[in-house]
Amino acid sequence: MSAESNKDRVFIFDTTLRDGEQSPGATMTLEEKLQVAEALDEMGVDIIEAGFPIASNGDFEAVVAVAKQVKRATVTGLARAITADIDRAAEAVRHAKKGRIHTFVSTSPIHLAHQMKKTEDEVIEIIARTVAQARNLIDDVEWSAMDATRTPLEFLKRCVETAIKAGATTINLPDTVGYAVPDEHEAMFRTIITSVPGADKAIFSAHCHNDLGLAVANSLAAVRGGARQVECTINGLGERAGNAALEEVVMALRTRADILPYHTEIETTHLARASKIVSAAANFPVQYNKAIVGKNAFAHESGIHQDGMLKNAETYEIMTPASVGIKETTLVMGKHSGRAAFKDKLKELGYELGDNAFQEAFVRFKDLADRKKHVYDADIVALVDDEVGSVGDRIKLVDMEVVSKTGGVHKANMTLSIDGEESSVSYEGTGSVDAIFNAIKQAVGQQPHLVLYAVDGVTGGTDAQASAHVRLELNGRIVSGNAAEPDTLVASARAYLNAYNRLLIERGAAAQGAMAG
Ligand SMILES: CC(=O)SCCNC(=O)CCNC(=O)[C@H](O)C(C)(C)COP(=O)(O)OP(=O)(O)OC[C@H]1O[C@@H](n2cnc3c(N)ncnc32)[C@H](O)[C@@H]1OP(=O)(O)O
Ligand SMILES: CC(C)C(=O)C(=O)O
Repeated sequence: MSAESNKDRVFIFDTTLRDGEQSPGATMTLEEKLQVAEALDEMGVDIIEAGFPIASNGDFEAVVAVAKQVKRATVTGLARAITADIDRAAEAVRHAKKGRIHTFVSTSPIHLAHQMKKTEDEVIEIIARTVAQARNLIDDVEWSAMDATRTPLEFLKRCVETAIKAGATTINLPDTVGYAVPDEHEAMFRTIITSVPGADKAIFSAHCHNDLGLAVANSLAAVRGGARQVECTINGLGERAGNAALEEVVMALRTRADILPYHTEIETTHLARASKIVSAAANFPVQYNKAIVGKNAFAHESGIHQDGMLKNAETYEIMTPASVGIKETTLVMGKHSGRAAFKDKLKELGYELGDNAFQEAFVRFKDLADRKKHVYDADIVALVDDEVGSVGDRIKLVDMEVVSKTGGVHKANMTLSIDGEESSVSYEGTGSVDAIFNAIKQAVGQQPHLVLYAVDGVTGGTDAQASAHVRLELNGRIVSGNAAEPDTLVASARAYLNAYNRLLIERGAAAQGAMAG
C-alpha cells in the first residue's frame, strides 16, 4: 500500500504486547497475549507489535504464537541494532501472514554518550548495516530513532535518510521520554518529511509516551505534521506513564474529523471490550475517569448535566457510548442530582408519584445522598416504599436521642408528632431498640405485642441503609411496618411507628377513641 494512495489513512500500530507489557507488573501469559492479539486483530489494528523476541524464550514463543494466530494484521517483533536481535525477530515474525521487523537505535546526544557510547558517525554506520540486514530478511522493515525528540534535527535527518536508503519502509520518530509538546512535535515531523531525500517512500510513525500527559496530543500533532502511523496501546499501558492510548487516538480522529481529516480502519465498537480484556490480562485496573473506556466516561452525576442529557444527549456527550461498545449512558444518582434525574429514575424503577409524594421523596433522597457516598437503586426503592407506606401516618418521629452504655442504662428520649401535636417522652429498656419501642408505647398509651423485629442492609457497606421490619399484634389484629434509614435505630423507630399507624387505620374510629383516651 503506497503512502500516496492512502494519504489520509492513519495506520494503527498497537504495542500493548511489547511496550504495554513494559509497564511494571503488567506481564502477560502466552494465553493472555493470544487473547489480546485476537481482540486487536478483530478490531482492525493494522500492525501488532507482539514482543521483543531476543528478550527471552517466552517472548520469542509469544511472538511466534501471535504471528501464527493473527489473520489480518501485520505482526512485528522489536530488535535492537544488533545482528542477533534482528535474526531472532525475523525467525519469529516469518510465521505471520504479514511480518515486519522493527529495529531501533538511539540517536540523541545523551543516549549516544551514555547508553550506546558511540559517535554520530558510528550510529550512521550501524543504521545502514542493521536496516540492510533486516531488509535482506523481510520486505517490511520499520526503523526507530530512539529518543528522536531530543535529537538535533540535522543529525536526525541524516539518520532517517540512511535508514530509508538501507531499505526501511516505515520510519518511527519516538518521543521516548515524553518530552515533546504538540507544536514542536508537528514541526519535527513536517521538517523531516519535507526535507529528507526519499522521505516520500516511507510511512512516518509517531510513538509517544505520556510523561507530561501529552502522548495523545503529540500523536495527533504528528499526524498533522505528516505521520500516517500511530503507535499506541490499549488503556495507554506502557513504560513509566504509558503510551498514547489507542482508544483516545482513534476516537479523537473520528470525533474531530472536521479539523483532523484523517481516518483509521478501527472498528470502534470493539474498544470497550478490548480495554476490559487488556485490563484483565495485564492485571491493570482502568482509572474510573479514563477517557473513552473508563467507568465514568459516559456517567453523569450532576443535576444540570443529567437534565441536559434527558433532554438531548448531545448536550453533554460528544460521542455515543454505543460507538465505543458501551451499552448505555448512566445517570448516577447522588448528592448533585436534581429533580429531572430523580423523576426519570423513579420512572425506570416503576414509580409514579403525585406532586407532594414526589417532593417529599426528593427531599429525603437529597438528605440520604448527603450522608451516603453511593445511592443505589435499592436505596431509592427502599426510600420511596417507605415514603409511600407512611403517607397519612398520624404519628410521626420528630426527633430521637438514644443513650446506651455497656452494662448500664439504655434510654430513648423521643419527640413524636401525634395528629400534628408534638409530645416528648423518655423510657428505658434492656437495649437501645427495647428503649425506643418502650418510649413509643408510653407516648401512644397502647401496648401492642411485638410479633417480629428484623433488620437488613439495603445494600452492602457500613454506610448502607438499614431496612427495619416490625410486626405488631393488638386485640387479634396483626400489622406490619417497614422503614429504611442509614441509622439502624432510626429505621427501627420508624418501622415501629409505621406498623402502629397501620394498626390505627385498621382500627378506625375505635383507635381514635383509644388515643384520645
Ligand atoms: C524505549 C524502549 O522501550 S526500548 C525497549 C525496551 N525494552 C526492553 O528492554 C525489554 C527487553 N529487554 C531485555 O530483555 C534485555 O534488556 C535484553 C535481552 C534486550 C538485553 O539484555 P542484556 O544483554 O543483559 O543488556 P542490558 O539490558 O543490561 O543492557 C542493554 C544493552 O543493550 C544496548 N542497547 C540498548 N539499545 C540498543 C540498541 N537499540 N541497539 C543496540 N544496542 C542497544 C545497551 O547499550 C546495553 O549494552 P551494553 O551492555 O553493551 O552496555
Ligand atoms: C523502541 C522504541 C520504539 C520505543 O519504544 C521508544 O522509543 O519509546
